[in-house]
Amino acid sequence: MADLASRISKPADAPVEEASASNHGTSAQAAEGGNGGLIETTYDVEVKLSDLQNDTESPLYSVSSFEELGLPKPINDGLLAMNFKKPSKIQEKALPLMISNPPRNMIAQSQSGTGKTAAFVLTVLSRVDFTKPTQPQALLLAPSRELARQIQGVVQTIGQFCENLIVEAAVPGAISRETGVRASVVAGTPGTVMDLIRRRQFDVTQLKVLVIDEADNMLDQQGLGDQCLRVKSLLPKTIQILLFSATFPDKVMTYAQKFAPNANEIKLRHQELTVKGISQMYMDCPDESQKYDILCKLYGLMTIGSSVIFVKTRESANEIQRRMEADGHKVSALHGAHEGQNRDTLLDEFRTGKTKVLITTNVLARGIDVSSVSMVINYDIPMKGFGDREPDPETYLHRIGRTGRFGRVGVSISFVYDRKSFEALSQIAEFYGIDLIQLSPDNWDETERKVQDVIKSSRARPDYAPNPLDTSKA
Ligand SMILES: Nc1ncnc2c1ncn2[C@@H]1O[C@H](COP(=O)(O)OP(=O)(O)OP(=O)(O)O)[C@@H](O)[C@H]1O
Repeated sequence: MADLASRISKPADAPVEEASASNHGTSAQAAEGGNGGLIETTYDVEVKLSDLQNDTESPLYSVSSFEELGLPKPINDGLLAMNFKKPSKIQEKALPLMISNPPRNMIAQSQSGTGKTAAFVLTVLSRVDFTKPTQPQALLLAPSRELARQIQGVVQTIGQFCENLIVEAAVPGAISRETGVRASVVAGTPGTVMDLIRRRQFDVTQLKVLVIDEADNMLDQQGLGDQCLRVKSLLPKTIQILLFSATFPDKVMTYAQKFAPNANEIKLRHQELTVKGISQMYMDCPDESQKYDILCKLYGLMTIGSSVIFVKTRESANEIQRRMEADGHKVSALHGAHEGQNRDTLLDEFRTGKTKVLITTNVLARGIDVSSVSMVINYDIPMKGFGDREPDPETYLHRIGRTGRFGRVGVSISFVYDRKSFEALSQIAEFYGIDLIQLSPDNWDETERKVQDVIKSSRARPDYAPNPLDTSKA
């Protein structure tokens, strides 16, 4: 099996730092020996967000300040209140192009957790006429209820000093049937937005900006592509279209260019896509039946902040929840079978740190921003195609991107147990040019050390560059 996977055949004792080569020495070791005695000291080297933002290699790097970008004062005040000191690379590069006139379309790619949301939210706010607070002027589409609500929250927070700003979420159950949409900014899912337009509860005639977040997923013909196309066909022809994602596979890019004609483009090569702060590991499980015990052992051994466990199906999410609870672990499961309000409560509890372990499916793989997440588990390797024949590198990247947000560090652990899962993970590693660190279920001391080395670091803690959108006390 090893020859199949040069990328994931690292010796078991490879140091953790190798996976996060430019972790800037978050943890360093000094060893001294004498008469066979080995004294080992571990110390933390503090890496601040400002250091990362001055590192030309970092996606958080920028030369300018938000003030220099020429945004209206109330918007700048919102950024100040959020403690956003400097823009990230994508914010610095994309914003001037998006806010200039005449408006031009944009296709923008940047690594997970690098501030794409603020980039498009700032553009939206700069285009809204606040004298017409109930007239819809900007529509932001996202693939899940949770992401649409999160975007609604970001618009509200950044726009807190914009007088008369009204933002609504167009997700099932949120818009009153009597009044319809009465907001200048609407963040929603394509199905609900389509229903509202059809029922004439959403006046789209004055919309100026259409944002599609997670655009590769949203435009994919296998997914939400048809719905987005239908929504777009009902909007003003002159609307400015902004497409954002961390991933844009070639075939979707071609389609995106048709969807957003003459767009400015900011693209990355797939080797540039991984986030350096995420230490990517894999657990070599002897067989499928032992995956569950290994999962419990991981949680039994370590103190982990918040973590997300990704599984393939709703049924396995429920099953793992049931078993973990029976074994004394406090966990929750969130997936598409739950009713909307219940999903909102479950995610809110996770955000505030009331629950620390969230078992979920791909429904939460994209966009969800909870800064206290220090570990992501791929209990099942993400697969795509008929009969799950091929690995799904995009979903892998989005899933692990739930940790390591905006300069923080985190760990991802992918479970492999047979030839198929092993090969799939090797192909994903090959695609991104990453070296995965092997964890062995036969050496728990070492597993614990490798994982804890990362998640005990200051950059994994929730108080590292606190995120004002999080109310987590974790
Ligand atoms: N300029 C900034 N300074 C400090 N923090 C920032 C800045 N811009 C964004 N952030 C914070 O960074 C975190 C990640 O941002 P965001 O959710 O927009 O990432 P993203 O690029 O959309 O990621 P994903 O690809 O996973 O959707 C958020 O908590 C946000 O508040």
